[in-house]
Amino acid sequence: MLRWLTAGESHGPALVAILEGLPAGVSVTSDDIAAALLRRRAGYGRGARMKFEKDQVSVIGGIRHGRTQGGPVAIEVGNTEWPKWEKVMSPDPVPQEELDGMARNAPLTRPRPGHADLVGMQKYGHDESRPILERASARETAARVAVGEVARSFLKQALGVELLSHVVSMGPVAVPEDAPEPHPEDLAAIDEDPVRCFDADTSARMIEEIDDTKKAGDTLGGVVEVLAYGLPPGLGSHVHWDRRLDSRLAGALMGIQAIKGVEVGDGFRTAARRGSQAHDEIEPGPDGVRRRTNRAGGVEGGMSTGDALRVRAAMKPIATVPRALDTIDTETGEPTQAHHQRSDVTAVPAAGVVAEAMVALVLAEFVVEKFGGDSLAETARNARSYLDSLEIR
Ligand SMILES: Cc1cc2nc3c(=O)[nH]c(=O)nc-3n(C[C@H](O)[C@H](O)[C@H](O)COP(=O)(O)O)c2cc1C
Ligand SMILES: C=C(O[C@@H]1CC(C(=O)O)=C[C@@H](OP(=O)(O)O)[C@H]1O)C(=O)O
Repeated sequence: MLRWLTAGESHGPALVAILEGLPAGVSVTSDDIAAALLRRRAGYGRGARMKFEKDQVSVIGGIRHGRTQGGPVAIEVGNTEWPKWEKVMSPDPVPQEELDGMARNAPLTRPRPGHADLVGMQKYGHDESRPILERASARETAARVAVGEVARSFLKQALGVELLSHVVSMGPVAVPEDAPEPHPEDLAAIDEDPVRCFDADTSARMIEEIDDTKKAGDTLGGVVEVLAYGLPPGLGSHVHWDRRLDSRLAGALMGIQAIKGVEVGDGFRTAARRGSQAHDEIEPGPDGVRRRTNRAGGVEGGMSTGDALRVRAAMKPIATVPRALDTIDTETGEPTQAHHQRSDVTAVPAAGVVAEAMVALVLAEFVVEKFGGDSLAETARNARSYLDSLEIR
């Protein structure tokens, strides 16, 4: 069983993640994890914080000399901004006179519509939103990307599975339906694009849309797509809802802050088609059985088909709108505007990198479940033996 957990606040000293259940022998280094974190910080439209803050990676358990040892992998991602927040976010009590008058510590009583502020205050009994936004913030996704990189290394080394993501729409600007699908070798080019879009013309229009939105004091959402190549048929199962691969992928993607919709394969577009145009007809191919198309996105009956896995996630626009939205002051009950200091205009490019990490973690979980193994060699051997013994190929 593979499991993982994160802890830490947006302006705390560090985030931490523990990944447990991965076999020994997976090659991964602090530099690999740092490189993955750099990809998450990039993206046209992100706010000021991305420029001055750094992610400081420390592997504090589970990896020795660049290889997993079989024990839990623990990774700390330090916030370089911590010295500025040491008093506001101190785990231990701080004398009131040291906090008085500190702008950073001013109570946040004007909850932002679309963020966790108001309902979090109601549920947890806080009279301001600081204790809520600190954990609701997507800063936490840095910890997910850190362990996602370990999962991704495992998938590549055990089975040759490779993942990528790209932005398919930014607000109203979308990649054309017939645009070519990217492959693993295109990932470097996607990462170099300012909005992580694979289509150069659409990328330019997305940048314009971000500029216009910023000028208008507004924010943007969009849609990202994750693709995974090289999966074997048979990860997941049809036998129970929570063993379905698509069910777990949808949950993992919806678990990313601000994701409001998930699509597997052609998803919502399939619902508008007739059956004859919706499914993937099966035929004999030169290397065995194959599907003529991949509208299903690589999942049938809750199991991977062996075709490319294709999932999309729709992100709502950033909730901290510069031209602030109407709210109430929870102290007075009077109408006012939501608090705003700084914010991303859009974080859709970063959300793609986070979605990749979530998909890698789910796939790794299913690989561990199906093939087991205490060492990478054992997992790979079990997978090979399963593939060699498939009766229908
Ligand atoms: C990578 C990433 C960066 C984000 N940056 C911001 C931001 O700068 N400001 C903001 O208000 N929300 C930001 N968000 C979205 C909030 O975290 C999100 O709106 C909040 O958690 C509420 O969404 P929910 O209703 O889905 O939980 C970001 C989300 C992601 C995934
Ligand atoms: C720090 C990160 O993202 C943050 C996510 C976030 C939010 O509300 O989700 C709000 C912003 O932080 P702040 O309110 O401090 O400006 C983003 O910068 C990060 O991704 O590393």
